Amino acid sequence: MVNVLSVSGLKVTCADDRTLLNHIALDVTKGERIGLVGTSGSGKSLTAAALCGLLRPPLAACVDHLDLDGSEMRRASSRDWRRLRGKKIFQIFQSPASALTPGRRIGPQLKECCKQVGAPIETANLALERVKLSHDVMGQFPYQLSGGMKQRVLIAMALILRPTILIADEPTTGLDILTEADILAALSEMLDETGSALIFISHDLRAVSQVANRVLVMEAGTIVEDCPVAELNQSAAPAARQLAEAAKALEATC
Ligand SMILES: Nc1ncnc2c1ncn2[C@@H]1O[C@H](COP(=O)(O)OP(=O)(O)OP(=O)(O)O)[C@@H](O)[C@H]1O
Repeated sequence: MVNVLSVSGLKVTCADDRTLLNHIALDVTKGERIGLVGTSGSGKSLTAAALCGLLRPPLAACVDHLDLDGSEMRRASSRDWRRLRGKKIFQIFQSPASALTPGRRIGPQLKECCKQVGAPIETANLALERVKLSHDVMGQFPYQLSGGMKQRVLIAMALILRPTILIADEPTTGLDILTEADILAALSEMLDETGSALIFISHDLRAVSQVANRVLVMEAGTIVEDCPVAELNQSAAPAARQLAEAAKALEATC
């Protein structure tokens, strides 16, 4: 199996020398779908930001090895990262508003993605159709769209960019259960079409098991478990078992 992401010895520190992430090691194979779970503050979003080269001072990252689809990124500059972001690694954020430029209509933002990967401009319309959005959305500003619609626009961007790895950081948080199901279905279809690997960050094990078969559990800035979703309840790591038990208890009350 070809690794599209291989990272070891990732450490993130803060200006006051606090270690926020430590000993992060992770391999992702082509097209693999992984869930990244853990309690609030365990380091999921920081891990995602580090893997996308998006950490900014006062945070600093160092890493023993970071290979992104054949590019060694250990000493990569911001420029190197800008060149690869979108094409090789693309992130869908919890708050889609922060990923879209507020003062720019959706059309130009989608067309920019087309330009970035040399795709014909019509690809933007096709991508909108694939995520069940009308072409009218092209003329609208992000503030005119609902949260679910903005997430669909980001999935449309991923359809255009066809990244090697997609990181989805709690993409359904704050959405109602029907919209959540729609977004997860659109995400799965996008992955089927593009063959992108997925790192899906969520608190919701039910959603994780819908889109991923392998799960990583984080606790206090490190990965404490890496196993198939179905085996989480037998984990030697208490944090992993607690998550599985909490999810089961929640299911029983529904
Ligand atoms: N810019 C920052 N400066 C200092 N500390 C930070 C910064 N960003 C995050 N942290 C700290 O790093 C730790 C991990 O944060 P992170 O956002 O990765 O958690 P998370 O697991 O994604 O949480 P949640 O599930 O609530 O989104 C937390 O203790 C957080 O306070």
